[in-house]
Amino acid sequence: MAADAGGRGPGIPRVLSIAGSDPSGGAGIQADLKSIAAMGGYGMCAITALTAQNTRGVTAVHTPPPEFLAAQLEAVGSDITVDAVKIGMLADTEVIRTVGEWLARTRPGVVVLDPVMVATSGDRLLAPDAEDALRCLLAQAHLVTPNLPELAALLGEPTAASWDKALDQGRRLSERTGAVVLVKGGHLEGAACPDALVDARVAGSGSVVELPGTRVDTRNTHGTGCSLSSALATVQARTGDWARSLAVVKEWLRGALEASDELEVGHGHGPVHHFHHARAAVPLAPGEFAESLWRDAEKVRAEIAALPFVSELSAGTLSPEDFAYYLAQDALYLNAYSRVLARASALAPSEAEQAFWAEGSRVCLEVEAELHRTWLAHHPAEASQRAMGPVTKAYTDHLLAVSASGSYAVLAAAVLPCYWIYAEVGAALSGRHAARADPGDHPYGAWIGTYADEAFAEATRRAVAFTDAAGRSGSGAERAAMREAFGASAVYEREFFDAPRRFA
Ligand SMILES: Nc1ncnc2c1ncn2[C@@H]1O[C@H](COP(=O)(O)OP(=O)(O)O)[C@@H](O)[C@H]1O
Ligand SMILES: Cc1ncc(COP(=O)(O)OP(=O)(O)O)c(N)n1
Repeated sequence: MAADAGGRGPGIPRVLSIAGSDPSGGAGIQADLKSIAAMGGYGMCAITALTAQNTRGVTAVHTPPPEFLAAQLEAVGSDITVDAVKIGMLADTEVIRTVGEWLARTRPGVVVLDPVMVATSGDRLLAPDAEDALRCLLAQAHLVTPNLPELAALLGEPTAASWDKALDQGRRLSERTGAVVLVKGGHLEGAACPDALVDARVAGSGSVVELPGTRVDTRNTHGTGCSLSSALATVQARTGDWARSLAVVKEWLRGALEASDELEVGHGHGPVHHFHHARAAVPLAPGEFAESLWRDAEKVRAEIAALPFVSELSAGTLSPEDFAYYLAQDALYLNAYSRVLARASALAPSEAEQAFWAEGSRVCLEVEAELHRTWLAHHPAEASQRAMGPVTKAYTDHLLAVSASGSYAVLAAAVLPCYWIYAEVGAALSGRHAARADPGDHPYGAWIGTYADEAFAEATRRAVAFTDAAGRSGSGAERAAMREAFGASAVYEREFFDAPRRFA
């Protein structure tokens, strides 16, 4: 291939992906088209193979006749100027031969070859007898982007166990092929996730340009190699400088990995969020974010409504021991919750929010004291038993951990279920109680009456509104963290109501 892959300047690069299809949209041509668009290019694709796969793995591969691939390449190439090509899954020898012939004829200015062999799931995407043909094709690329197992397989060696050994393998592959090799750190162990461009044609230390990176803690890495290589082809068509292109793309990919939780796609290794950097086309309406949190917790809320604790409390058949356990744990919980609300007040971005959470914190202590003065005074044994039960401990540890993380928005989401779910349970209980023919006889009637407190209902509405506003103005990554914190607290609410049955 030509020694250097030049850039065409500020126009919109027309980038052709020659790759396989992933119907789940995370890898293959689907990832390539998103990445090319995310980098400001115009994406096209010639499909080498169709896979049936999702975030858990590949279940089938169909490779159309090579003549059909040749027809796709001819259709694109005969009409459209191709500024850059990204090559991904090639399936078998015939496909490789077809692509090789087309490259030799058209000689595109930028060719990035991602030598896809085996998916992360362990499924083969290249026939074992096609590896030699793939080795030969590498010489027709400007940049080759193997992951560590692919790099080793291309050299016929074991996978490098250290970064230095990987760089050495990259240098030897570059020597053999004449292409620049991007050595990728995605498969390394540990917190570091570097990448390095290795060009054996350059003498001395300039032959390795390393970009350090830290590992994003996520399992959503499906299609990172596809996304990286197609994004690099796109940016390179504009800059003509691999090191500059890699710096831009690595930063973007990091953001895509960080925001990947927002997508909630699949149950295995999910895709990255290719458009994390683009602002939402339709901004969230007031209330919309909070409603989505509420909807996400629908199953847990239904489970709470169906708990024996709730129905027995409502019917008055709850054992006094279970009730006393609940009250004692509630008192302990409220004390910790008060501190967490005080932290929300300290982090709050406005005086209104600061005052709101501070007042919530004060009220918690007041309710805790009231519990001891009234209900727990009738259960001195429970009241004197000050140890936190396992659920109370886990719930308050979760809240304290979120409060230590320093994000006001995430903390607001974490404390919200205690308002919102409690208010929902209270409304159901007090509604049922008020409808009874003999509400006066109920052993827990006075307690249930406290649920109907209008001041608490109003505080809940304000807590919902503040959390919603924090979510709407936050980043995508922040909203994902808020969802996680809200969901975890909702589960702890369920466990808290169920704890008397398990631990009293
Ligand atoms: N958890 C992660 N955090 C940050 N970057 C990552 C992570 N996983 C992969 N990458 C980056 O994604 C790109 C693809 O890397 P890699 O996973 O090694 O390739 P492949 O997807 O082909 O197996 C590289 O730039 C690598 O540094
Ligand atoms: C159709 C298709 N092409 C390539 C891959 C491999 O994707 P890659 O980005 O190398 O990484 P994983 O998805 O395997 O993590 C694929 N799965 N499907």
